[in-house]
Amino acid sequence: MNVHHDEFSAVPLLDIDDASVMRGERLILDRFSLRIGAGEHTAILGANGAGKSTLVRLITRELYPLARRGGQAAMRVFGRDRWHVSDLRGLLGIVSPSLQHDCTSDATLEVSEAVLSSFFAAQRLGLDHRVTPSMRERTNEALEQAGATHLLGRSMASLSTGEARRVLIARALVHRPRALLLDEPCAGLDMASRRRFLENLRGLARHGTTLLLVTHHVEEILPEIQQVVLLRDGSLLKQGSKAEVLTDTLLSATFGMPVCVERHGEYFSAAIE
Ligand SMILES: Nc1ncnc2c1ncn2[C@@H]1O[C@H](COP(=O)(O)OP(=O)(O)OP(=O)(O)O)[C@@H](O)[C@H]1O
Repeated sequence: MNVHHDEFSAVPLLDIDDASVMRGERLILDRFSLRIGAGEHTAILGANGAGKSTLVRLITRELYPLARRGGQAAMRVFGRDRWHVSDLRGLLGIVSPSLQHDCTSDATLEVSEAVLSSFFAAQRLGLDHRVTPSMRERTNEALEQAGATHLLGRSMASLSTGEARRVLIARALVHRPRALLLDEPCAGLDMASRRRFLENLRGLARHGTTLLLVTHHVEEILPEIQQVVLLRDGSLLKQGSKAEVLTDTLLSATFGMPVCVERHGEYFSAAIE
């Protein structure tokens, strides 16, 4: 199947309708609904154990919702309930801690190979993978977009957390996806690296890549992100604009402690009272 990106420009990025997801013996998402429209940069915020990773895995098709009575699809990504995972990756790039772990634990994996192998939905290049000049061009372009050109030639295992994260963003960007799903993208970054990284993401957002940012931290909600979703105990606590959602009351309910939210220019912060 060829995926033509224009076909997906107007359909909702995500439409989850009454989905329930089990992990092991436990029901983690219980009749969960969430709709994210086309082009809506969104932060998904929740405490440890709120169900963020479960939601990410539902979106990336590593987990499936329980079958519903009547058999109707409980979730659609870009308007479809069925996807070949490799086609979906072309529209929705993923950057996750597990991908970073896999790429950085391979001692001989070099930066350009980590990006190029994405064209073959592989983790490294194999003998049967034919790399074309246009793939190399796209790789260089994506590394530049992600601010990672200077890392070419290095092994993934030798990179700092922040450097490796940039290469993984490039790996997701080679497909020129409509959207990026970023699961805890700032984990392990110091505050200056975090700000530089976030500014880089802002550039991507301004150039038309929709960002779905999953995080514990209010500080990571970029100015371009206008919509926030709060998760608590596997349920959607609130979805709305930053003004509606980033309040002391709602964040206290999200984290189960009295939290005070402050605005700093275009960014926010939160602290326990
Ligand atoms: N394989 C599993 N079997 C049983 N329960 C699980 C499994 N994986 C996760 N859970 C439970 O599901 C709930 C949600 O976990 P999830 O990892 O989605 O939360 P999270 O919001 O991503 O948390 P964190 O911020 O700590 O990563 C937690 O209570 C967790 O213990």
